Amino acid sequence: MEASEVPVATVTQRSQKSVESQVGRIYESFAKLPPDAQFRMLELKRENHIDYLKGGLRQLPSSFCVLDALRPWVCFWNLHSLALLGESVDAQLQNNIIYFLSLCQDPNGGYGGGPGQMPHLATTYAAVCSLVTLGGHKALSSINRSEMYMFLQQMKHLSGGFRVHDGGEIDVRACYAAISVASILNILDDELVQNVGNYILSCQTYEGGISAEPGTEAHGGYTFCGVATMIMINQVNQLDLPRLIDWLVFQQGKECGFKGRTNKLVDCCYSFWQGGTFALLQRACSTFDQQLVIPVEGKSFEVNFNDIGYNFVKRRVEMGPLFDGLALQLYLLLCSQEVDGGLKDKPGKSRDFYHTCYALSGLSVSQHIWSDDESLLMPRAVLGTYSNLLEPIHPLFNVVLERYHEARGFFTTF
Ligand SMILES: CC(C)=CCC/C(C)=C/CC/C(C)=C/COP(=O)(O)OP(=O)(O)O
Ligand SMILES: [Zn+2]
Repeated sequence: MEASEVPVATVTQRSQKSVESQVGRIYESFAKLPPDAQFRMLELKRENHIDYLKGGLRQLPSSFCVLDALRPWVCFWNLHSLALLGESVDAQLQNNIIYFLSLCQDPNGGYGGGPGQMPHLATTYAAVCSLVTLGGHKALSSINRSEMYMFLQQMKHLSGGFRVHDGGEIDVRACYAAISVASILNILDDELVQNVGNYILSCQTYEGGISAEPGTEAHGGYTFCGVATMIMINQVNQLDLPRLIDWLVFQQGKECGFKGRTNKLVDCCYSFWQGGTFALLQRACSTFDQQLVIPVEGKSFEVNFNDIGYNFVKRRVEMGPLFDGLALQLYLLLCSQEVDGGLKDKPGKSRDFYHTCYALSGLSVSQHIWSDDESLLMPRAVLGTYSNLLEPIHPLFNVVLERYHEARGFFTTF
């Protein structure tokens, strides 16, 4: 081989090596510590996270002006993280948030990224989930459901998908936001559901994961959105689930955390986008009694859907459970956690509210066993001290389970 033909590592390969060695060093030094020091390192620094999150709901420095179109998201990331930690906010702050979100609500339905901004489906999802997380009559009754329905109808596109905003792009995230909001608010009907399943199916790629829109690359965020939407409209078994699960299991790498797509880097937010998809599938599979015919090496055999969570994937990839929940917790606690509060994408990055929210959501998912029968929902395995255990979520909406039930009760009564 000529010198000029020697393969050169790509930028991504070099970044991957660097992340692997940083994470590897963290695990190696942890392994050398005595057991009591290891135990301390694995502690979730609850109080520091709570201080960090509450601070973000009160006053943000001027550098946060870049989040000006995402302000309901800041409410959701922080309120949901606090709820996962079993912490609530005082009455004055609750009132301020309800008032602020009412300013973001468009008179014709939906929520914009800030007062007076055009309504957008993503900020609508964030605002509704913030109000569900706050709970109580004042928060829940502040949502204008009849105008919301009109807004969702206006965002519906002939393809079956939804636009994120008037004149905006059509994608799987918009479908999820529309269907999940309609489902929580109890305004989901056949008109909103029409053809959305076909739109999502058109986004499942050759790899098995789901992409943002037809013809693009499978990605964890969109896979979560696509699977959750298909479950909410009772069409999840139309997806190629064996291929989807294959793709999903290979997104957890030697760094112990998940990546969002093939050949990209580990990032703690995928603990929820990918980990939450496993929870969705396990939960959905526990409700199916039909048989699924799966071709393996040219032969077909019947597998009970209930087996998908454990036996089917174990047979195919010999990994045991669908993903390694303890390894994921190790990544989150040792590589993502800032001891002063907040969680970050990966070592070398800074903490932020988005990553704190999705790292904690993923931590909760990996600590629990998923079943449609909520009496069977229980802690599965908690790494470190038992005080690390977080509240369980409803994996379809990513809101704390008990808050979801309160809202569901409210919107079926009023
Ligand atoms: C409800 C709602 C609106 C949900 C959105 C779900 C969603 C699409 C999440 C993914 C967001 C994300 C971190 C993209 C990063 O892509 P990247 O290309 O920067 O990162 P990568 O290299 O890790 O792929
Ligand atoms: Zn991320």
